[in-house]
Formats: sequence, C-alpha cells, structure tokens
Amino acid sequence: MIEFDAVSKIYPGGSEAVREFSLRVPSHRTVVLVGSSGSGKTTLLRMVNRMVDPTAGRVLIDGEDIQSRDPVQLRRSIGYVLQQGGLLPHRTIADNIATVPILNGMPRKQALAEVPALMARVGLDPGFARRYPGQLSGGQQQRVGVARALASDPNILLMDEPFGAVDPIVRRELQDELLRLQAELGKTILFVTHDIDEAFRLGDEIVVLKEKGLVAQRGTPQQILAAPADEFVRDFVGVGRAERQLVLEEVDGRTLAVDGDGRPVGILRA
Ligand SMILES: Nc1ncnc2c1ncn2[C@@H]1O[C@H](COP(=O)(O)OP(=O)(O)OP(=O)(O)O)[C@@H](O)[C@H]1O
Repeated sequence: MIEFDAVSKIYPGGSEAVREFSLRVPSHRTVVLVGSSGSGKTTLLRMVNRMVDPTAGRVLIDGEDIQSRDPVQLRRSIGYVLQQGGLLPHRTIADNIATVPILNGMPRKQALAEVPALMARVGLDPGFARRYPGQLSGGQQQRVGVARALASDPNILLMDEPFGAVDPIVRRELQDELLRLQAELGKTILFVTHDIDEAFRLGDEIVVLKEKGLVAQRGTPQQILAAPADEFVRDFVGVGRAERQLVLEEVDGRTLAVDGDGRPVGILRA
C-alpha cells in the first residue's frame, strides 16, 4: 500500500505544486490521478520514488515512511514508466530491459536471459531484442518501457502519461495490454493521465485533481460518472458530452444504445 499523508510541495523558487494531499493506494489496485496540466500529478507520482521530496507531510509504503529509505535503492525497487519511454537510445532493447536487474546485482547473463520472457509478457516479439529504440514504433517503445519497469518484479508501478505520445488506436491497444497484465500480475499501480476516458478504462479508483493537487472527487468510475461532485467534475468528465448521453432505441426487435448525436454505440444483450 502507498499512502500520501498530507503531503505538500513548494518547489525552490516558490511554485506551489501540491497542497496537503492525502490518499491511500491499496495493494494490487490501479489508482489513476487525473487532472489538467499543472494540477500536480507528476509531482505526486515522483514523491513515491523520491525523485521529489515533499516539503511537508509523509509518503509511506507498506506503513514505512520512505524518507528513511535510500532514494537510489527505493527507485530500483519501483517500476517507473514515462511518456517518452525514457529508453537509452544507444543501448539495445535487451540492454534497456535488463538495466535495473543488472544495477540490482543480477549477473548480466542471467538478466539478459530473462529478457525474451519479459518481452513476450508485454506482447513484443522477442526478435526485437537486438534492435535499438529508434528502430521501433512509438507503441513498441512504450511496451519496452513497461517490460523494463517490470524487469525486477517490483510490487509498485508508477506510470506517468505512459500512452500519451501514441495515436488513439495504439493507445487503446496499450491500455488493453495493461489491463491484461494487471489481471495477471496484480501490481499496485499509480497511473497519471489527463485523459478521463483512459482513467475510466484503467482505474479501480480515480482521483480527479484540481490545481495544486486539490481533490475534486475520488471514487470508482461508476461513482464519478453517476454522481459528479460539482461543476468542475461534471465538466471534466464531460457528463453533458454527446457520447456520454446514451438513450435506448428499439430497432427490429433489438434494443440499441444510441449517443446524443444519434450514433449507435452498442446493443443490449438479450
Ligand atoms: N522542478 C520544478 N520546479 C519548479 N516548479 C515546478 C517543477 N516541477 C513542476 N513545477 C510546477 O508545479 C506545478 C505542478 O506540476 P506537475 O508537473 O506536477 O503537474 P502535472 O499535473 O503533472 O502537469 P502536466 O500534466 O503538465 O505534467 C506546475 O505549476 C509546475 O509548473
């Protein structure tokens, strides 16, 4: 479990990124922080692996205040996936994926021997192992980023807009892949996005943030969609958007769901 206990962050220079934020991320769950640019999402995520230290408050992992943990050791024990993959361009895919296990002291040969299974796990052809990141598509690079984050089998995965730089179709594939992986692996995932649809797809729980990490609402996707806490959440979730305004229509004896623009989006199961 990850616990934010009234954390605040004022960056040197005076910019206040987060004000007294508290949250529990239960083990084996996916919690999504969603909010517009500058709401403090990345700052909060980075507090978990001590890339950012709070100016006030505490972050605990399984009950232990991480302020007492060595930041480098801590970072290597947590998977971290970034929007641009963060891959080393002059190292092969295999070397990129094996980086953390090797840093953790695993013999290089053994770490490299585990690469094909990791690649297969994220839906990548192990034949790509000898290629370089620039030879892969954006979506494939993101899969490498996920494989690298999983390589040392961390309990916690931090994901910062990991699918933000790929086109919508690939994005959807990567989301499906993450759902499949999570059903298999049961990691504790803290996921950051500004895309509410992505949050709805992936999150067991969603935290909608306003500026400075102020929580507008938290809950399951169902709770947030059914009962947005205020005007801000209504707007953010797009309750009034045509594609969220479904009505049922009878056509040839079957019941279709039709959106606010009249487009059919689904059919009720008999
Ligand atoms: N290293 C830094 N130094 C000073 N100010 C910073 C730093 N990092 C972030 N900030 C400021 O803190 C606030 C929150 O930034 P943060 O990146 O956490 O938000 P975010 O919700 O992740 O935004 P985005 O979606 O644009 O990444 C912003 O006002 C930003 O300008």
